[in-house]
Amino acid sequence: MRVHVIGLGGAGGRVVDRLAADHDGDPFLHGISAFDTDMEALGSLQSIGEERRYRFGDAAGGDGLDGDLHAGRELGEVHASELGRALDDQCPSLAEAFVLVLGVGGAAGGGAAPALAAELETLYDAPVYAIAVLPTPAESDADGEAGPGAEAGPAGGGGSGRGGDGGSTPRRPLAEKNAARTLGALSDRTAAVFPFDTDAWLGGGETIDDASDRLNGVLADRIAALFGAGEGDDDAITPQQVLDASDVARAVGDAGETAALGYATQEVEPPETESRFGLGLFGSSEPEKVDTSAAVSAVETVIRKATRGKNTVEMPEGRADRTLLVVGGPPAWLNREAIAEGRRWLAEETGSGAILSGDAPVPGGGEVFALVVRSGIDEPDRIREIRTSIPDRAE
Ligand SMILES: Nc1nc2c(ncn2[C@@H]2O[C@H](COP(=O)(O)OP(=O)(O)OP(=O)(O)O)[C@@H](O)[C@H]2O)c(=O)[nH]1
Repeated sequence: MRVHVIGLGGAGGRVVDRLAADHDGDPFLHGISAFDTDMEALGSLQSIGEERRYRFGDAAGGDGLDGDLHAGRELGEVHASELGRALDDQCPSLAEAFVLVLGVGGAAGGGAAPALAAELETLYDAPVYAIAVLPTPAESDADGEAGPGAEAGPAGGGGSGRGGDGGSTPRRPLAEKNAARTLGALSDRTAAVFPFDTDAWLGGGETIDDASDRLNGVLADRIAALFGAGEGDDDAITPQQVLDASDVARAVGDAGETAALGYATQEVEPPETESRFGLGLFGSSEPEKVDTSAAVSAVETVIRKATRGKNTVEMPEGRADRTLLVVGGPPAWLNREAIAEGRRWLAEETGSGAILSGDAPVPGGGEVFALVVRSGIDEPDRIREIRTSIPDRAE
């Protein structure tokens, strides 16, 4: 499907910058933009062209908002239609969905995203999804696991929003509360929210600053796997089960539910000559170029790892109302029986009444991958922890 991806604030800008570095020119990436109040943060992006970066909110004087979500919300309301217009030169009406990416512990991204989501929903008939990067508990920890490089300001300093010397985690005392408020607002105003549990992805002792390249790479890979699934480069290879925007919309839902993304890859030998019929997909009589048991094993392994391995957010029991499975890779490796079997296994594993699936042939690719999207999941522990950080959301 064709999406317009918008990075808001420091974290959002850096994640979409990584997406541009890895996927610019891919057909699914119909549009890409980075919006921030912070000139320096926008200026440090490397892969998004100048014309796709937009600084808003003159009232912030070109700086970050130091975690002041109240100010962020005000700027978001005032500038929502201006931000909507800043997409116009990339033909937003042709996008089949909008994807907002932001760090919900901050103020610039968290303030603007709900208002922009509402604006886009009014202007276009396409769903708006949010990728919500969660803060780590250490960022707002009063005891300050932040370390010596942390800044004392309310949000760990504007700028890039990250630590200074020493690569320490910045102190953002309001990060949890900001996250609770912004997650609530996004759930009200978007079709679905995909939280990314930063803390769960950090190694022991690692800070966001140390790990941001890797974290942003993980996010970019998953965004590309989900939205790129139905948009191959080579139209000579047609997937057996084409995945389109309405399949994703059906699987993910439209009521602001929480959704999780699991993803796994396995390197495989590309078949010597790529057959356009693929081994399992069409039951071709072409000579087999891939050992069937190796193909079955690769498909089974990636589906299990994408399901039971580390997801963007851990969910209790792994159950979901709806599940979407995408299996991709060189066509000869996409064994049809193994995919059908994986789908049955996944239905039992998640208890989902509805499992949608699609395949994503990648001619000449060097890996098989599986993406598992679960929506309508039980509330993840980390989300409950964040929600209960403000009394009015504690139930
Ligand atoms: N994955 C990832 N998370 C980040 C990165 N930088 C910051 N974060 C997280 O995102 C949160 C918000 O930071 P920013 O996006 O810089 O904040 P902002 O929206 O620009 O808002 P202000 O700095 O308050 O103006 C932080 O609390 C971190 O949890 C990054 O490069 N990658």
